[in-house]
Amino acid sequence: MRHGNLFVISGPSGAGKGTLVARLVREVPDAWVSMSVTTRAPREGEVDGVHYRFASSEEFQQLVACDGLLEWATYGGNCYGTPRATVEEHIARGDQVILEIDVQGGFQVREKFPAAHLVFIEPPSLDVLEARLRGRGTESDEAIATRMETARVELSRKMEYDIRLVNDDLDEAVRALVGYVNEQAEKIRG
Ligand SMILES: Nc1ncnc2c1ncn2[C@@H]1O[C@H](COP(=O)(O)OP(=O)(O)OP(=O)(O)O)[C@@H](O)[C@H]1O
Ligand SMILES: Nc1nc2c(ncn2[C@@H]2O[C@H](COP(=O)(O)O)[C@@H](O)[C@H]2O)c(=O)[nH]1
Repeated sequence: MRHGNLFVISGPSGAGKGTLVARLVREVPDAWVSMSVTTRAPREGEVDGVHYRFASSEEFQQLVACDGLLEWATYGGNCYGTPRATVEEHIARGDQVILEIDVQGGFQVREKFPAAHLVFIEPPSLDVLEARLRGRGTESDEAIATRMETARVELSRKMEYDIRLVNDDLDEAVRALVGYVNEQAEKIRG
């Protein structure tokens, strides 16, 4: 059986994980990005089955109860989780499986898959992070304040990750992330 790699892409909300992962999948043909389940309400423009699988709290709890999630966490008062079955299928198929998840989830994945590669995406500074969150325009002032508090906690764990990438110049950060993923993929192929 072929075996792929599992990559966890974590870091504070607004650091640019989604932006980087969207660029990564254009450059790494066997990259596959897991779709998370969340109880968060969709933002304007977000589509169920495209950006997230949006679920009720009851549906989410059923997934937890039947061990359907590889990891899950509560973030900003909502639950987020990674469906287990599709991730396992894509690893077995030999894909480079990408999870874009928070830091709590990242460490749960490491417990279950010690071979997972943990990548921490860092903003150039807290001021830049806040400006990006404000610029994105998806969160209320109160939610931004909560996300900034969480960011401080998440940043305090960055040294526990396998690699840290500062997302300042976007093209440079994409190059570093694509380079890391390709390097790990080569190791398993070789
Ligand atoms: N290198 C960069 N330079 C300037 N702006 C950036 C850069 N990377 C991302 N951004 C912008 O910052 C904002 C946050 O990026 P993004 O949504 O990708 O963050 P995220 O880490 O995925 O957040 P979340 O965890 O909330 O999903 C977006 O408006 C994005 O366009
Ligand atoms: N532990 C998990 N965290 C996840 C998952 N999917 C997304 N996330 C993280 O949640 C926060 C907030 O996301 P947002 O879409 O509301 O901005 C962010 O850090 C995401 O990376 C998941 O399946 N598990």
